[in-house]
Amino acid sequence: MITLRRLTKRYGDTTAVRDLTLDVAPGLVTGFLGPNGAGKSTTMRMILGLDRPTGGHALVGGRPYAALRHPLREVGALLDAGALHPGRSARRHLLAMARSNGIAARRVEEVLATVGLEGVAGRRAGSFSLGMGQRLGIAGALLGDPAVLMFDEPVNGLDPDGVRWVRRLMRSLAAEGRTVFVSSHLMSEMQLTADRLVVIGKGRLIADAPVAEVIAGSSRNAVRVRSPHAPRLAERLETAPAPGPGAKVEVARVADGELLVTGLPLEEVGMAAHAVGAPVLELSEVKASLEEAYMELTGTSVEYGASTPGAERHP
Ligand SMILES: Nc1ncnc2c1ncn2[C@@H]1O[C@H](COP(=O)(O)OP(=O)(O)OP(=O)(O)O)[C@@H](O)[C@H]1O
Repeated sequence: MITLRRLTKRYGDTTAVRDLTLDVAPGLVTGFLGPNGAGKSTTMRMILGLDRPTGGHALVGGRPYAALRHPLREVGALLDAGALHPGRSARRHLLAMARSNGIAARRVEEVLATVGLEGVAGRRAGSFSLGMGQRLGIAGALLGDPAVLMFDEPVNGLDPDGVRWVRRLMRSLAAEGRTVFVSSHLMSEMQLTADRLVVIGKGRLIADAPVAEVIAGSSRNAVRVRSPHAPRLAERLETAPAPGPGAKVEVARVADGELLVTGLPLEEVGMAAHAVGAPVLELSEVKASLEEAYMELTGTSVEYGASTPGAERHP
């Protein structure tokens, strides 16, 4: 379990993390999302005791990182895969980490095998490709067999096979009951890997919910209906009572005979078609992607946004 309470970090005038309160639970993969500069790395660094909070606190298994006797046995992390001695072999790098944390040397061979680096363990880490460096970083995180794991952009630089491997590894670590907290900018990957999401923007908490709930909150969820009597059906739907307070029914005529309805469940669209005697040729749900839901959530929190060329001409 990772516990954050009113966690805050200021660098001069910049508030990198602001009043963050949340729990990252065991047995789940929790994705940590947010635009560039949102404060993800700063949060992870504070959890690991690498940055001192300006306010609030971060606990791992109920204790601050500094109070952990054998930190690597309680929390493993991949923050910056490039942060290792380039002249050392992968094996010697891991052996040095093991020795300083009271971890048996045979564990090094186990994690080398887990990440698929046994064959190159004697090579200088400095000669590793980006993907091999990521695997070595992950091996270091797993070394102490910790209950809590944190990965900052673990699939960065990995080929599709490597990305799948990381996804399966995260899932299996969570299935073993560990706490897995992973940051990423790859929404499609997070949709496949994570159970829950924590989304921050400009240092503030924007969402802390199961992936399905985050996606369900998107206005891009809709019902597609095709009917030769689409105009009649559209009229009926537009005058339908909204399903709840604050909800709004919107009907878009996307093609001849095809409507996209937001704000009403599929069953009610079907019943409306029946009520006006409109034959239904298609009735289906259009699900938002996590990327769409994420873009809506973080739209106003993007710190380093670029304008889209031609956006004014083609709104
Ligand atoms: N050591 C530092 N000194 C001053 N400002 C810092 C420092 N570290 C981070 N910041 C600032 O804090 C904010 C949050 O940065 P952080 O690296 O935590 O964001 P992030 O969400 O990890 O971004 P990215 O997705 O780009 O990695 C940014 O505005 C950044 O410029």
